[in-house]
Amino acid sequence: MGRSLFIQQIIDSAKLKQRSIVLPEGNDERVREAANTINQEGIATITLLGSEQAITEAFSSKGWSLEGITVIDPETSGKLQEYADAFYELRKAKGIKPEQALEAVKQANYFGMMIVQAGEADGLVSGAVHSTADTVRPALQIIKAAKRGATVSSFFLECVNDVPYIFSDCGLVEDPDADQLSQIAVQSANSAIQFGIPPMTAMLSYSTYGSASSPLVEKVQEATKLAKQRVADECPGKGIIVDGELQLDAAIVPEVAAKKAPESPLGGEARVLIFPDLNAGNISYKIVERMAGAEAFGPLLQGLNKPVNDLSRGCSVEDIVGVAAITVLQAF
Ligand SMILES: CC(C)(COP(=O)(O)OP(=O)(O)OC[C@H]1O[C@@H](n2cnc3c(N)ncnc32)[C@H](O)[C@@H]1OP(=O)(O)O)[C@@H](O)C(=O)NCCC(=O)NCCS
Ligand SMILES: CC(=O)OP(=O)(O)O
Repeated sequence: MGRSLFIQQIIDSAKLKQRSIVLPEGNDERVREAANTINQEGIATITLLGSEQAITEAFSSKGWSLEGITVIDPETSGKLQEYADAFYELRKAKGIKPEQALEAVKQANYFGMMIVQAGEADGLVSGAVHSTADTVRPALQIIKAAKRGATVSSFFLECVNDVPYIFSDCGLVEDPDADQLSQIAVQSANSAIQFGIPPMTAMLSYSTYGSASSPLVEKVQEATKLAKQRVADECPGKGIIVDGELQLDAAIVPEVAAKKAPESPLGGEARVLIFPDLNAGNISYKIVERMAGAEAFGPLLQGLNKPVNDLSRGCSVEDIVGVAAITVLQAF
């Protein structure tokens, strides 16, 4: 499948921005191929972590050039002790010992986060091999939430027939309460704006405007109220519209919206879809990707100090290239 116009535009913008990205999973074949594509197309400057010998041999066997790519093996890097000391400082209040800090930064994701934290690269993309928890945990510990006490969440950029949507949260916050769900909605609406997607935000449920009632529905109703208040308090004037609770058809099909929710300001044109929990979000993004053939980029983290993004272990080379370009655009 070729690239959609949407992701090609992101890639073209990334090329103009000239940022550096760490790919910690250089021992994976897809990541190496993505690194080569990113390097050859000039999308970002790449630091690839892994065994120098294995990476050099793999590139040479494919006839690819490593010129422009920095390869670092965390285990033998001269930076190891410096990063261990810095990680120890970050986590000592949590009871970590210096020797545990050293063991931690030998792991590719921790080492890569330390590169970004030190300002030696602009962002990081991992998760082709690591689980989401093993990618996100070091990000939370090292890069940290931009606002103390705020919830970091994730979104997917899902491109369906060349129309981009935001799906959230499909990767991180398992069972958000109403307040967390309202934070996810507002973060996602702002992420939509960043990528030129209309911030028409639907708080999804199995109920539309009280057509069903249960604690599950009440949570989404409460989150909708809180999200509207957050928009008014935190980001007025940005054109963010939040509405709910809505079923998916009432959120994205104007004819159904006209029947089920005729007063909805979204009018069936939602482009930011907020799922009530991680079961719903993760299953939905994969259904649209795998059954409708959509491009799905993410999980993209929102609310961190610096851009770190995750991948599905089922990702393709083009998914990694796309997420790297998105990471470049999120960088300062
Ligand atoms: C991301 C995840 C690993 C965090 O789990 P956790 O058990 O809270 O991790 P930790 O306790 O080690 O948290 C690390 C730190 O981040 C903080 N933290 C955890 N989740 C956070 C969030 N959503 N926002 C902000 N901070 C968060 C913790 O409070 C902790 O802070 P501290 O140690 O500095 O006090 C967990 O939410 C998770 O597993 N989510 C589901 C991932 C998944 O399987 N997705 C499906 C496939 S995409
Ligand atoms: C996002 C996601 O579901 O990740 P994975 O497929 O790696 O579990």
